Amino acid sequence: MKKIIVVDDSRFFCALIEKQIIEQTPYGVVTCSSLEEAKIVLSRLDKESIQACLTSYRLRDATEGEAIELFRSHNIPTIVLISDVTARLRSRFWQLRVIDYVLKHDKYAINEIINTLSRLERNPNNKIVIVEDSKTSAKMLQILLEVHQYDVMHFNNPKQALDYVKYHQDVKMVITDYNMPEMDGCELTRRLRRLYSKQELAILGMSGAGQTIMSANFLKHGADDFIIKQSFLAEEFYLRVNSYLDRLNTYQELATAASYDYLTKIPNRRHFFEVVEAMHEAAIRHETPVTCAMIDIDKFKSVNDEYGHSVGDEVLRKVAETIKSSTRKSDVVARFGGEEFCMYMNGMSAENAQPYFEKLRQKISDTIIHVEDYTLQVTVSIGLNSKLEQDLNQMLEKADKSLYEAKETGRNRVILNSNLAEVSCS
Ligand SMILES: Nc1nc2c(ncn2[C@@H]2O[C@H](COP(=O)(O)OP(=O)(O)OP(=O)(O)O)[C@@H](O)[C@H]2O)c(=O)[nH]1
Repeated sequence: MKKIIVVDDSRFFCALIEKQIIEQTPYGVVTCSSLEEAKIVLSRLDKESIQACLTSYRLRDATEGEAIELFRSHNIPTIVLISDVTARLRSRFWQLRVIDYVLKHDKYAINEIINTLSRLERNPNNKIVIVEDSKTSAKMLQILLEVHQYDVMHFNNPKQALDYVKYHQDVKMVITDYNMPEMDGCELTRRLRRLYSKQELAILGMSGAGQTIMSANFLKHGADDFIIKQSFLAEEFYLRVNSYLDRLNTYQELATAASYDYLTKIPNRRHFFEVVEAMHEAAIRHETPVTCAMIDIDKFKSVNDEYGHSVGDEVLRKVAETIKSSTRKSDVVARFGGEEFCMYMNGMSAENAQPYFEKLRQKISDTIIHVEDYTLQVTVSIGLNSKLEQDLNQMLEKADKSLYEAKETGRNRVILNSNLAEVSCS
């Protein structure tokens, strides 16, 4: 587990922040009350295991921010705690390339610290592309962004940048200069906006001082914001970049919540239809074999009644995991509600469906589920339809009828409706 080092001479503050970090982040905490103690801790810890450091500017044995210098000299991401900040201190912090400073007595200080630590955890997955033909300016931006652990790519050619963004879904932001060879920054912005909405990609335009019209030009072409190269403050830059990426992450979390089942983390019914309708149309056009499957856990009510709802939830997660682990990328699996799952198997014929689902049924019934102090096993009934039909809903309804038959004829079995033949009995 990665650690956060907290350095403050108030034991009370250290205990308070340690509790919050442990409760709200995946990190462990090491606390120190002085610079001397911090030096000892640093000499003992593997540097790779340190995620970040949170240090007071003033400590009993280090009144001029020496602890910040110590951590930065080891290249450890550092957040500074301070009672009051002056312009001189601000500029020193950014020269030392700290992540941020937090006003200690602000009532939102702890929230701010937790948000900054969460961002640090997320930022390596947030790729930022810099498009800039000046090496010095690109290098400066890259250093600023890498302090916050962003994954940064630099291009001096806008066409190459455009191609890169097209094929890398993890790019969350493009920061582009205006004057560049082959294509200017506004044109690049326009082309990117044709491909990605503001919920998918943030774009910051950039140009030299004295080009007052440029800000409006970039915004008009679809940029979210604009910065003047030589004169922006590091603090302002971070606030802008972080706020756009926070917004993007929130959109993405909402989109995931709307499409995925919160309990099992597999797609929900709505997402199933969004994806499968287009697949089904293509299957009809090309006469590709398709199998639809409805899977239902047997006597699941008795699991809840006997062991409790939280055990029932764990059983649902485990069954979903087993189903998911047996699928290919081209298969779609979803939780249809309650203890029922649905699968759309593109390219699977009736002959292949029978052994595949028989194996899955067996795998689920063989899985031993350990939850709380219990050990239990469940079985599933599976209804299949492999007759390609124009109407997707009709295909699913027939699979549901097969499921009904599987339940009626004893459960823990697979029924294929094309010939209503039972292929497996427990
Ligand atoms: N723990 C838990 N239970 C759920 C969830 N959704 C639905 N259930 C329960 O699933 C049970 C389904 O019960 P029934 O429809 O009677 O079916 P069954 O007991 O599985 O019996 P058969 O399907 O006939 O084999 C109900 O008790 C629901 O409360 C959930 O998200 N978590």
